Amino acid sequence: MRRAFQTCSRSIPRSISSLTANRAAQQCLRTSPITHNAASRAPIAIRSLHQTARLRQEAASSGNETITKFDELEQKGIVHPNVVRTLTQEMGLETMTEVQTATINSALKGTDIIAQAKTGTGKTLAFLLPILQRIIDVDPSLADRTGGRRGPRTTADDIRGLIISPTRELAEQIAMEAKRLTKNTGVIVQTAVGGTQKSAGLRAIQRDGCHLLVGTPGRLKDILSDPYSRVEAPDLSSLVFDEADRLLDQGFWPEIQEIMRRLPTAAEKDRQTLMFSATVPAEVVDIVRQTLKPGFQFVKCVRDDEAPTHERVPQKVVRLNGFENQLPSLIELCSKSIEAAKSGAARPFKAIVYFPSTAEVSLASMALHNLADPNAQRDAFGSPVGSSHPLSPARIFEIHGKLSQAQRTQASDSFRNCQSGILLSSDVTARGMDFPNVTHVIQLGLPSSREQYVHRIGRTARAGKEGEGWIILNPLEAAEGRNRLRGLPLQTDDSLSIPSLDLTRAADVPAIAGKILSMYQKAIQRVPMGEKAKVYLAQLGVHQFISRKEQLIQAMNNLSQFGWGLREPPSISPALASRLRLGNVQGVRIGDDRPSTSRGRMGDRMDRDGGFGGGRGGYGGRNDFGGRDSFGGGRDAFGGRDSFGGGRDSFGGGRDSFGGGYGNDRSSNRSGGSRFGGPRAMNNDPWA
Ligand SMILES: Nc1ncnc2c1ncn2[C@@H]1O[C@H](COP(=O)(O)OP(=O)(O)OP(=O)(O)O)[C@@H](O)[C@H]1O
Repeated sequence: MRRAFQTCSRSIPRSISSLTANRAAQQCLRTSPITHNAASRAPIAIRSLHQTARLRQEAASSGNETITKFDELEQKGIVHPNVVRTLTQEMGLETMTEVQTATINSALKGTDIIAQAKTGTGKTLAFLLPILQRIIDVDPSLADRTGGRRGPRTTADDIRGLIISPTRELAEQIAMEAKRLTKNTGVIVQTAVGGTQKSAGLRAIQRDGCHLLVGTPGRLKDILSDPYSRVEAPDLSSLVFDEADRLLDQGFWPEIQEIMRRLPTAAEKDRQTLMFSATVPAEVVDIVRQTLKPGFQFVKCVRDDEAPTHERVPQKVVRLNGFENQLPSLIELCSKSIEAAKSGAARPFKAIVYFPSTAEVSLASMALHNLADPNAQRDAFGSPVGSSHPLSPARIFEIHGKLSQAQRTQASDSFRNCQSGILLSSDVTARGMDFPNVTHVIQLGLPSSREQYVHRIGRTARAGKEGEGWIILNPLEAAEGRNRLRGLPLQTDDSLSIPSLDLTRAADVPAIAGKILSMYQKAIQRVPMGEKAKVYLAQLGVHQFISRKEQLIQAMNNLSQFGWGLREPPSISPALASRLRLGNVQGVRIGDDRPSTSRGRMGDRMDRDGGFGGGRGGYGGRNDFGGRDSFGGGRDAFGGRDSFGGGRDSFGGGRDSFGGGYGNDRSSNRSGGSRFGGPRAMNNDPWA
C-alpha cells in the first residue's frame, strides 16, 4: 500500500492524468468494498465503516506502517491521547475508513493532499484529525482543556487552522464535528458563515479567540479583509478546502483568491493544504497544482472506470408524460414508501427531494403542506381530527437560499432529528450534509451537472447504510440527461402509475392514482398564482438547453393548465422573451412577468376562473371520496359536486374533459387506459 502511495505521489505533480495510465497507481486506487456498517447511533458503540483488512495486509507485507486503527495513533505517539480517546471512547470510532487510512497517515507527516473518495466515507474526520494534531504539535499546551477556554484565552489573531466550505450548513456541520473532536483539548473552534450577523460572530471570535476557524468564502473574505475585525492568521499551519472542486470553480474563485491574499505566503510560513471532495473534475486539476506544495499526493479512492456513486444504491429513472405529472408522481412515490414503512417492510421514510430552482421548492412545499386526506376523520366543524396529513408520519420541511439563515438552520436541524421526513431542497444541502438515515434521494428534473448528481445522491447510503436514488424527468429532458449523467448506472423504473398518465385528456385512472390526483388538485389550487408564475419563469430559465422552443412552451403551458389549473399560462416580459429566444414562439404570452406580490389574490382569482374548483364535473365525480356532503360537506368539500375543478375550462379545457373523473373507483385496474391512450410505452433504456 505504502509503495503504491509513493507511486501515486511521485507521478501526480507532473501530470494527474498520467496516474490513470500507471498500472501500479491503479492498484492503489482500488476501493475496498464497504462490507459492514453497524454505524450504531449509540455514542460509545464501536463503528466501522470500511473493511480495511486488505489495507492492513498490504501494509504488513510491504513492511511499512500504515496505521488503520485510531488507537494505534496514540500507541505510536503520533496523535495526542486526549484526541484519540475522544475518537474512540466518545465518538465510538475504532477503524479508519479507506480514505482516512489513505490520507491521515501522510497528512500527519505534513504532506499536502488532494483526496477524492465517495460520499459519506468519512472525509471530514480525514482532515480534522491531522489539522488538530498539527495545532497541538505547534503548541502542546493546547492538548489539555486547561490550555484553552478554561485556561488563558487566546486572541482573534491566533488562527492556526482554516477550513473553507461552500455552504453555510456544511460549515456549521464541520464546526460541530470539530467541536466534538476538540472537546478534551484547549483548541477553540469558531465559525464565520454568511446569513448570520457578522458582528455577533466577530464578537465571539474577539471575546474567546480562535484557533480553528470554519467558514464560507464570502464571510471569511469579509472578516479577514476587515481591518477592524482583528481576525488574522499570521501563524496559520493548516488550510482545508472541503468540497474543493466547488470552491475552486469560477463562482468562488475570486473570493478564494482574496482569502489567500490575506494569509501568510508559503515563504513566510510553512503551511499544509488539504483538499477533499467526492468529485475532482479535470478542469480543477490545474488550479490544484498551483495551490498545493510540490510533491503533493493525490489520493484517489474512486477508480476512473468506476461510477463515483455507491454500487449498493439503486438509481432509478422515472419518465413523465409531462411536467404536470411531476408533483403527483412525487406524492405517489412518497405515499408508497410511507405505506411500506408503516407495514414494517421498509425503514422509516426519510427523503431529500431536490429541485432545480428555489421557486419550485417553495411551490412544492405549499402543495405538499396543503394536502389533506379526504377520508380523514373530521370534527363537527369539518376540521381534521388528529394527524390526518396523507403523508403522515413524515414531516415536511423546505430549505433553500431565499429563506433566512434561522429558517434554514431550523429546517436542517428538524430534518436531521426527525425519524421520518421529506426535505424539499435546492442545492444548498447537496454537498457534504450528513443527515442520518436518509432512505431516498429524489431529484425532480436534471441536476446542473454530473458532479451535482453524484453529491445529491450521496446524501443517502452514508457510512455503509442502504438507500435509493430516484430521478424524475420530463421527456424533453432525456437527451440532455443522457449527456449530463453519462456512465451512471441509471435504470428505468415504471412501478408508479401516475408518471405515464396523460393528464391532458379525460380518462379513468386507478383508484390510488385518482385519490392522489384529487388531493393534489385541491392542494395546488390553494397555491397562489404568484408562486406558479415564479416557477413558470424559473423553469424557462432552467430549460434553456431545450432547443425545440415550441415543444418547451407547449409542455410548460400544459403544466400551467393541467398541473396548476390556470386558464392561461403566466406571461413573460418582452425583454425576457427575447433573451430566451421565445419572442415568436407560439403559445408564449408576452406581457408583464412580475409575479404578483400578493401570495393570494391573483392566484385565487385565476384558479377560480380557469382551474379546478369551478363548476360541474371535475376529477373524481360527485361520488368520489365521500359524496357531496362528506366532512363538512357543502358544495366545496372533497368529493362534492364542485370538487377539483372541473368547470368547463378546467383541466383540458373542453367541457367534456375529465367528465369520467380521475379516481373513479371503478377503474382500479387502469381500466381507463384506452381513454388516456394507455400508459406510455416504456423503453427499457431510460435514455432511448
Ligand atoms: N472511521 C469511521 N467509522 C465509522 N463511521 C465513520 C468513520 N468516520 C466517519 N464516520 C461517519 O461517517 C459519516 C459520513 O462522514 P462524512 O460526513 O465525513 O462523509 P464525507 O465523505 O465527508 O461525505 P461527503 O462526500 O458527502 O461530504 C458520518 O456520520 C461520520 O460520523
